[in-house]
Amino acid sequence: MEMQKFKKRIALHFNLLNIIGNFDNCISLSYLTWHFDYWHKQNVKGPRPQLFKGTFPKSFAGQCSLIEELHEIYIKYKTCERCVGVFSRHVPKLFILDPVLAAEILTNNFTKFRVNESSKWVKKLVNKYTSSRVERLRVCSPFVSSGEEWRARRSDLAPILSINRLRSYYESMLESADQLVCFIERQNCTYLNAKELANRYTIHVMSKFIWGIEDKIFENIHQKTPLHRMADNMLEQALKCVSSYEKTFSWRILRPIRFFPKETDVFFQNLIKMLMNQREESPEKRTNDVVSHLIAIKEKKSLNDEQIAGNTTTLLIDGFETVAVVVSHCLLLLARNERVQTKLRATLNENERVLSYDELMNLRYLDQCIQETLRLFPPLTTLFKLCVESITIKVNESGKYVNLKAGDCVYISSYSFHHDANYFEYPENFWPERFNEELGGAKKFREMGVFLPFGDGPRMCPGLKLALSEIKVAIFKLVKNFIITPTENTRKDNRLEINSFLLSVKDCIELNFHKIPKDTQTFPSVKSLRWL
Ligand code: HEM
Repeated sequence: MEMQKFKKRIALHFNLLNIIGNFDNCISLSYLTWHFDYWHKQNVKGPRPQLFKGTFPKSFAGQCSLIEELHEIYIKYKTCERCVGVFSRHVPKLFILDPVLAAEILTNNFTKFRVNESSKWVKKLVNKYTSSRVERLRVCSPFVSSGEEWRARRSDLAPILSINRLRSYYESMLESADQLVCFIERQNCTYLNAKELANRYTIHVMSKFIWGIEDKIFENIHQKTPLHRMADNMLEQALKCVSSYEKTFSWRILRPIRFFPKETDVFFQNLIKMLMNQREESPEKRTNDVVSHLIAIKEKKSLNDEQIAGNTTTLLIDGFETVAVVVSHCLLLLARNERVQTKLRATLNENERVLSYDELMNLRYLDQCIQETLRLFPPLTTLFKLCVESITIKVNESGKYVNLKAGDCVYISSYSFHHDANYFEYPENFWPERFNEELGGAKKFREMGVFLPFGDGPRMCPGLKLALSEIKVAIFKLVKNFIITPTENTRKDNRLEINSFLLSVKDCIELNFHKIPKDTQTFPSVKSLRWL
């Protein structure tokens, strides 16, 4: 009897699942039929969408990354169209191909595109569903906020990321890079994973910068500190959340995924509570870190503890992986390119004395190498902007227009502009000299709207100077101390990782670091290397 009851229950359960499944498919199918002629009806060209796969069948099937497929569309249409209609599964998006139009969206028409698409899905996780799913810390990031909230969060960050503050942290960054150098020397390995090394360095820098904590990240290569683990967990979860957003409509409603795991929210809130108590009890422990600054402005800006913790996680999540990705790609490109590495080392050794912050920031060839890395591998490849007020956009030169309505989403792919041979000769080559001051430098490409590693307009990355400072300090120290070469496993091409939150070359970046002994450092002078 009991068994029969059990079987009935199971059957009912499966029927329900089937109904939900069919319901899900019906909703998805109706969605497809509603939307597939969305752009066509408005005179906008674009690739034909496929059921469930939208206009990205190859990345749907795991054959390549979304950005590679988006770039194929860019190359196919860019000569005739200023924008094309694409479909992320069933959702229509307008893909901008003309840099002038992209610049208008990011700057002149910013008020009409002032919201990032990501704010839409973070809101979904905050509102209606069960209170246990409510995310508290992620909503404090300007990246996902809008309106007055966005303005307030950005203005909290501005003094934290000011140039004077960065100057005062220069010594501390140099010290982190020195520890990285010692860490590499201590490893008796023939090769090391550059990405893993860069992650340790950026977490070390950021933990001092944000919380005033000297993290023991360089003690053991086989172990992660709690901060390191939390940062990794946040990124892993963020990737899951982003991919879940692309899933079917009802799946998203039934199983919304948090952007940050709950345990990391709890960890960082407890950390802030502990530091605040410590500093209240012994004011002499107040240092120049971000937490001290936030405590100082707490009353004036009416910040609650959650917003303070939120600001600190924003800095960590936006600041550590992005910078680590650039440092590791720069090392990869230098390892593959002996000419550039030798020339860079020679320019770094022109000065015997210790360089000041401003001198290091103004080293031209170092800057060119980093700009060229950001061009080839911009960590955030695509900007996703939501249209919030209707606007008419010229589609092509034959006089066709499209009316965008509030809620329409546009894609701007900095990756595609960066890899377009019309703007960057031999775009797949690593050639830092293209950013020579005499040729107009990075400014020329930024003004053309084709160089956007940090975005553009009022939402442009506020961490730009911090990022460049961290990257320059790390590359400076590593290139001065090591000759960096590829191993037999190092990728020779720039094939991209499919499932990565930020743009990354496929597989790990395995490199050899050969220590340059201090007493035998006989570098050729830059003048003798003019042929380079
Ligand atoms: C090489 C490293 C970095 C790159 C390539 C980068 C790139 C970007 C890009 C492309 C955006 C979007 C801009 C837009 O929507 O127009 C952005 C936004 C942002 N970045 Fe960065 N970033 C980097 C490092 C940092 C660092 C170190 C921080 C802070 C510690 C930071 C904090 C932010 C914040 C808070 C936003 C949101 C700004 C807003 O929506 O108003 N980033 N970043």
